Amino acid sequence: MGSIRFENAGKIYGSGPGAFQALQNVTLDVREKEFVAIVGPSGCGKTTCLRMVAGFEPVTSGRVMVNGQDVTAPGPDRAVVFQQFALFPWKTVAENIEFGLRNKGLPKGERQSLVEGALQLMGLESHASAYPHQLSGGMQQRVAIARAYVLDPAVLLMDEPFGALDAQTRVVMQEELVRLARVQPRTVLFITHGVEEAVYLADRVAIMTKRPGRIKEVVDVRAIREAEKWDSLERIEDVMDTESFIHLRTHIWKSLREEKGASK
Ligand SMILES: Nc1ncnc2c1ncn2[C@@H]1O[C@H](COP(=O)(O)OP(=O)(O)OP(=O)(O)O)[C@@H](O)[C@H]1O
Repeated sequence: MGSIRFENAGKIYGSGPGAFQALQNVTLDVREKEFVAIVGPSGCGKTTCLRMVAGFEPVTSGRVMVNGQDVTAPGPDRAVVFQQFALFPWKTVAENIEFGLRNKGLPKGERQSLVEGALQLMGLESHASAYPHQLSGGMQQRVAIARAYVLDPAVLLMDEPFGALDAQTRVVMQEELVRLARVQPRTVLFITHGVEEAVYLADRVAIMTKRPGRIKEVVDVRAIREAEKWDSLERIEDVMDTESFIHLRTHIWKSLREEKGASK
């Protein structure tokens, strides 16, 4: 199980004369095992959307639901991967991945085999005993993703997870995440500034308006990805070279540019 529903969700920060409307009537459905990316102008409320699903921020109008239940607080059914890697510096890679499983109360044997599986899945086997400071940024983010995946949450919330990586590492991580998403599909809500990243990774891309944010348009990438057989292309640059990719990317760029123009 893993669905997310925004139903006319609104968010006002603060109250009285200083009140600030960040979101207005956000409506969006993320279906079970679907990967949805949200793009939008800076400050339109993307992170606020994710934080509401995570249970870090309450909605001030409308509803946000996970598996049909209103979100009222953070919970083990939702795992969050942030831009900053947020690993425990005093724990090894394996211990970092194991941490959430301990909280879940799983017995040691089961924890170990899950951690081994996660290390293998993310190509981290030879770094199991390393500490975060001994790893590159890309490796650290791999650990953060492995840690979230191993918990098998109903939904995975990712806020610019590759935003702090250099361009080359970012590409490698995008390819890895696509591979992972195909091998072990999960319900993912992914926030990004990168239009190309969104088109490459997501089944659907939700475009937001400028502040106060609403969903302006939802673009179905999956139908085109499947029709055009992007998954048969190994490298991101080959996918990005296809006419169908360029067409979608340009469409989303134009839509975002309209929003930027509207704020002048
Ligand atoms: N805790 C808060 N209190 C008051 N205002 C806030 C708070 N958090 C966010 N905001 C404001 O709400 C708006 C939306 O913020 P949010 O971070 O959700 O946007 P975003 O689309 O993710 O931004 P960016 O693209 O720049 O990362 C911004 O104008 C921000 O300043």
